[in-house]
Amino acid sequence: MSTASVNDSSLPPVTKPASHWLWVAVSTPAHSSVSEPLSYLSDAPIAPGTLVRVPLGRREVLGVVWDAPPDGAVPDLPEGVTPRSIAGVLQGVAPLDASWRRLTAFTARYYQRALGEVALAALPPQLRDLTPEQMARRIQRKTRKKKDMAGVASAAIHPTPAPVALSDEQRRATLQIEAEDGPFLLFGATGSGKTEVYLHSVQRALEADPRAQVLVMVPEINLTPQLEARFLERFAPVYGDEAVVSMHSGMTSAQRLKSWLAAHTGEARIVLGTRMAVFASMPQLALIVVDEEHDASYKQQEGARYSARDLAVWRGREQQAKVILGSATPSLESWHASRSPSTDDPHGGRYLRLHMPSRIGAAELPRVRLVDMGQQPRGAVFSPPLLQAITERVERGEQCLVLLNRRGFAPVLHCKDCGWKSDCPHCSAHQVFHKIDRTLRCHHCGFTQRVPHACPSCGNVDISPLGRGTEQLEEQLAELLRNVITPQRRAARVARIDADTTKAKGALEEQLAAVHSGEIDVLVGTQMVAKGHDFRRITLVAAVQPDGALFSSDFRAPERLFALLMQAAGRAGRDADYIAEQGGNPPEMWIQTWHPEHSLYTSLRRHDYPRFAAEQLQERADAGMPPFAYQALVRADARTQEAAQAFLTAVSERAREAQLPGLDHVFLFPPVPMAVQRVANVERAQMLIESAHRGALQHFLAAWQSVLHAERANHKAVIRWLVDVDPQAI
Ligand SMILES: Nc1ncnc2c1ncn2[C@@H]1O[C@H](COP(=O)(O)OP(=O)(O)OP(=O)(O)O)[C@@H](O)[C@H]1O
Ligand SMILES: [Zn+2]
Repeated sequence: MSTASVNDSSLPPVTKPASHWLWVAVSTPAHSSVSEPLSYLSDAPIAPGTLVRVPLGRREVLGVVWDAPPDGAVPDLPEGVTPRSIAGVLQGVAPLDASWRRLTAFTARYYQRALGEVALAALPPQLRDLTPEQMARRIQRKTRKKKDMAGVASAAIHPTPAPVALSDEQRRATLQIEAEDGPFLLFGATGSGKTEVYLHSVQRALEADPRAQVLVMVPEINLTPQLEARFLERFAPVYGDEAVVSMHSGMTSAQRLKSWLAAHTGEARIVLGTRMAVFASMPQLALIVVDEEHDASYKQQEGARYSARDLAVWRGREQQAKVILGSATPSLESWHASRSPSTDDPHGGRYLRLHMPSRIGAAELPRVRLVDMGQQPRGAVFSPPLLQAITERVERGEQCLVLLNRRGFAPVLHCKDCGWKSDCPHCSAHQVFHKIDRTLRCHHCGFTQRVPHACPSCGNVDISPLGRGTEQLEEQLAELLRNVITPQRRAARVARIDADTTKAKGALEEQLAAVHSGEIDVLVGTQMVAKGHDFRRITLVAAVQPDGALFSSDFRAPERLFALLMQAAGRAGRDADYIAEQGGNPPEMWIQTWHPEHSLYTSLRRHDYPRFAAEQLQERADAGMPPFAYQALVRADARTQEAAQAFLTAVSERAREAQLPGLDHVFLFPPVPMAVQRVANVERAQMLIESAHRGALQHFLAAWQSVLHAERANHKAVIRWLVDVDPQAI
């Protein structure tokens, strides 16, 4: 029996023949059909959850010892396969507990991925790369530092902040959270002080049990520093700086490992993070908060395509932790799940809805003004009344936010003579014109070229931009406001925040600081600036071209548009005292539209999310769409569209031939090209699978996995396939 090479001299030499079977989750290469833990031998029994190094092919990799299968202790190895021994144990790291193993196992099962892949991806990358000695040194250093710090009372460093007096609505919400089990949907207007409710509930959870841990999730990395500051201010004086850690992909591997270990050992009482944090090992988890729960960023878009929000609810139930989902514009799924009981629906939803309709202080929600673009001068980007309103605000020293969800200067360049357009040679998409460095860039594959001097097709030198993006908007607005003077007797300043201006580390923080300090008068930006930020001096928000999403083929587009506009409106007029100082001009949200009569805008004008949601849910119920049905997508990528579709057709035929379980309750749509059909020279097709029953869909998908793997061998032109359960974009 061969023992794989162990490069850790601190491990005891193997003297007795290894005699205990272990099931170890390891990350097998993508698309191998191995989805269960692999079996290894060990000379001693090892507890499930223990981190081990094991040989895999010619490599040695990290693995997690898994629970033995119920059906016996001796694996059924294929003929000719010699069992191998584990290489070593990662000393000093306590085993991952059963609830963490159940969470990752559920994720793998539900999202149709291999267990090892999910389990290993849920661990900090450094854990995979460090040798056992390096790991031991890390842990030693940490414990030494902790001892040195032991005598220092953190309260001496941080003064205890004065307690905040909760508003009536906040108090009512916090009392209900204490009294009931949840899960809770905290439906609170923008600026209603949801964060304070989270802070209060966190405090209660930590006080109730000296070991309790809480997990707080936000959708975007750029919202974590803000949140971290508030949590540190509140909790560091009581529990010390080390009690609050962050977890997101913007951190270095070393930082991530440090946070992960702190959560795993229980030293961290509060973990703040993005979607990945849902997998943090937190043995004493008592509360999970998901802020802006409607946000699409909670859905992972590669590997296991999990929804961190849905997993948070699952995890909360499993680990008996309370769960608070918070939003001013909940996802329709969560809204529906929190409906109250009625005569034909005596049980109602499984979440408890908590309502906070008022803003903090005397602050009011902005007035929504719809500008009918059909009545405005032709070709105007900014309608005269909007421009006038922005000018007046700036002249009074107030700030404005202009929203356009498209970056670059223009979405496409074109030639009026021959009709040439700046198409990406590798994708079925236009290359976007970026004036700042005179490039054409594909936002799908990244392909970048210099702007041609003349039309590549007919030689005409007069090629021009078509449509507009944030870069052009910023330029035009600066031009339009060039003679506007602020109360500080300086010219108005226009700045832009989008993915292009914030690539450098720290750039976003710097730009936001300039807005907060009042250096910027008008901020042009994408959805990046529309949510979460607590701007104090913005009194006008304008959406200049929001109509596109009204007619999208994606049934979730109106939901996303409504949320985006309502969140953007939520950035205006958050500080009642400031508005009063300025003379009491009410804050405003301007919408330039060609469809002012559209029902979505009617709801928006009334800040009436429930009306909007009721309409959308009625449409979805009539059409049998989520949340009244459950969906999955199978996508195939191939060299040609025919090959991609042929694979999808074949796998649905195989499913029918095999009469797979669940098939009776599942509808398989025919394959279609994806909305952006070709990216980086790869053709993409997808197929929708729908069922009225989540269980039937799950059964079917589980049985289908082996069919997909097997059929793949017959389709050499297929590059990859993947399954997306509960897809967010269709
Ligand atoms: N009870 C309170 N007393 C005084 N100020 C408060 C109170 N609660 C919250 N605030 C302040 O009100 C402002 C808005 O609160 P917060 O940012 O939590 O709103 P929100 O509900 O999260 O809004 P959004 O959904 O727009 O992010 C913040 O500046 C916060 O400090
Ligand atoms: Zn491209």
